[in-house]
Amino acid sequence: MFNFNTQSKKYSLNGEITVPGDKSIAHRAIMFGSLAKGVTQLSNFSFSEDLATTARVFKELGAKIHSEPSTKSMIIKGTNHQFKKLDTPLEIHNVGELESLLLGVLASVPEEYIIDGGDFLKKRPQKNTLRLLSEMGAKYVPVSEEALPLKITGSEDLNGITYQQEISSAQIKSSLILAGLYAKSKTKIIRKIPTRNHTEVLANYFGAGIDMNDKIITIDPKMTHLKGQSLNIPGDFSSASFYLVGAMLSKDSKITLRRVGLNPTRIGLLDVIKQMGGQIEISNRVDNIEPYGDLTVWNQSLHGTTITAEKVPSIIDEIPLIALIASQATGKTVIEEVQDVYLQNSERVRIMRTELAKLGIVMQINDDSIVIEGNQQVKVKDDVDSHKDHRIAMMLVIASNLTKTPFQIKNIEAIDVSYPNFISDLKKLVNF
Ligand SMILES: O=C(O)C1=C[C@@H](OP(=O)(O)O)[C@@H](O)[C@H](O)C1
Ligand SMILES: C=C(OP(=O)(O)O)C(=O)O
Repeated sequence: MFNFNTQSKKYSLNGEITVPGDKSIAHRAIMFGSLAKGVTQLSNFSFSEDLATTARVFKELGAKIHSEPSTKSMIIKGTNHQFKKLDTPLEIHNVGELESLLLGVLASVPEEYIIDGGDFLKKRPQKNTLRLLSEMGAKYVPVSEEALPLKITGSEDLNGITYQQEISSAQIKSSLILAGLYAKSKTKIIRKIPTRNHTEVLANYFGAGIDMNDKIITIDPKMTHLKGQSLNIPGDFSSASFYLVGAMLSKDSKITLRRVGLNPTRIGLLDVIKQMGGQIEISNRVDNIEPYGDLTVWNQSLHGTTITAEKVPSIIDEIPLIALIASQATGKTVIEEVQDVYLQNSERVRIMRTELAKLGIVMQINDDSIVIEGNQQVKVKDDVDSHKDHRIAMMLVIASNLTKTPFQIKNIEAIDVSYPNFISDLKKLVNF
């Protein structure tokens, strides 16, 4: 049980902060570093639970990984795509990103691996990813309904395939790319709506040949020559978003978030805030392999908006925060065509609705949209629960400043999954 605001007073957020390195980029950097030949050096690496799991899994597979949490760095000696045979299952806990991407990596390794994980993943079927990887030539045995635990046997003879995206999911796309890097022929992915492109960008940085034109991603395995690289990981936009929304909603606030990743496929929340009538200043922009810059944000009144399907993948992890901010704006906000979100993140959407309702905030889930009315008064009816979802836990901490009535948050430790220092960083900005 946790109560961030024990003072029964509202606070403002002021000052500046540097958020931890991006989780999504770091997962991929570990994987490419492990697949590559030679040494990879990662800096601004954030040591969260999810990333510790990915690092351990790739160590078990044979990469030599040395972590230095005090300097936020990691050194990886790659395997040159020669992974170890294992007698024990790879335990991936509830790391969804790891599951999909690991399946893609193992699809080209001609050994049998068992992957096991936690309760969330045991309930999240991977049928789309597994169907596509089987089409390429990998074999898998689902123990129950294509969810974990799974047995996968890869092949050195994978066929490239053409996949017309049915679901706008970065995880499914990334899994195919990782398998496609080591297939016999080209793999083509015909896009639906663009999703985060960290896999493509990093693959090419490490020495792959992925062509990304407007509509088609083409992976040419003949061009795959992955070599160790140095990478400074930009700040995690999704982690920064909690402070960004906190400052928007809290009177007399003004904060600057330094070195935040600004990959256009990730920052849909900035467009949503603009659509809602808000402003955010971007300064010190650096257009690196992955762009980054500083964000300055202050308390502003916003109005409701309609978020169309093309925007949804770029706000995927910020939907809990968008629900919160929309409930405090004037007028209605609609997030349209969210079927893909329901498919990949159904549990999270349901938990959001249940927990926000305990604070008196109504969120409507329809067949193909999420609707949040504005001007909702926060009235605490009960203590809330993150249900072990890190993004819900942090959203609920931000929500606690919308009321003077203290409430407890159960399962707050879920924040360790992505951002173990979230509370101590937030305290640096808080002014009572
Ligand atoms: O590829 C990734 O790293 C991720 C993709 C997203 O899921 P989708 O597969 O729904 O795009 C997102 O929700 C998740 O946090 C991380
Ligand atoms: C959904 C997320 O990740 P995963 O898919 O790894 O659970 C997330 O980080 O918000």
